Amino acid sequence: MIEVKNIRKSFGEKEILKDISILFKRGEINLVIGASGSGKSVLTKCIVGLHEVDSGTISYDGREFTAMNFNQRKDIRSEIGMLFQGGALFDSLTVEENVRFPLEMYTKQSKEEMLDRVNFCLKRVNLENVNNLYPAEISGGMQKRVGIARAIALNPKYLFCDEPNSGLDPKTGIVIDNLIYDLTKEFDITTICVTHDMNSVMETGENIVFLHQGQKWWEGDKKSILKTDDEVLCDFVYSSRIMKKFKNL
Ligand SMILES: Nc1ncnc2c1ncn2[C@@H]1O[C@H](COP(=O)(O)OP(=O)(O)OP(=O)(O)O)[C@@H](O)[C@H]1O
Repeated sequence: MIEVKNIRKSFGEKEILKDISILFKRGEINLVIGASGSGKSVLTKCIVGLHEVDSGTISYDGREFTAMNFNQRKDIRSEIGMLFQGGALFDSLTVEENVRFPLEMYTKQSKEEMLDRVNFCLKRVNLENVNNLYPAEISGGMQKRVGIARAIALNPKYLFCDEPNSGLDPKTGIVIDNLIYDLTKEFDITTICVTHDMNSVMETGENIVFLHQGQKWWEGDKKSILKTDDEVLCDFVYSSRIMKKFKNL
């Protein structure tokens, strides 16, 4: 689990994160939702240490990350898998080389061990016989799967996903959501997903945190989000006309 306690973050005079406390549970998908500019990216960047917080603490299974120096943080970083928006694969590397990349960075495994692990991860995301293809030669959905295979290559305890469905059709998006869900359960990962996508919320929303103007405005699960009377949250959830009609049925 990852525990964020009373964190604050400002850029200049502007306070972006306003006293946020959240418990991200292990073995569950924890969704962070909110309108553009609400502070989702700044929050996740603080959690992984790309931004320093001004105050408050962040702990990974009881290990206080905010109190650690750069070297101490390396151990925790090696336990984190990241799935970036758009996949962020290296275009000049093959699928196999992309998935092998973190193994080369962080382990001393032999070539054979790395190949075994790469093949295991690719198989786990239902990709076979694509090792030697380049990202440009596979579909967007397949690229996401390669991104997921790379994110789980080091057997992470923590998985961060930034808009995992962006650029995918709704059906492929749900396949990706379900894959992340299954991996979270199978390997008991603390998964944090930043998303705008209400399909994802309804598919995998076990723990949902809604940020509004830098504050934790609401938290709950997918059942309670549909029943909420909170005006700000309703405005986000039922932002499209069709969703508004659905709410009024
Ligand atoms: N490095 C930075 N320096 C100054 N201001 C920043 C910086 N990064 C983010 N901000 C500001 O922080 C606020 C929150 O931005 P953030 O990127 O966290 O929003 P978000 O909720 O992730 O939005 P989106 O859904 O559009 O990605 C915005 O007003 C943004 O301009």
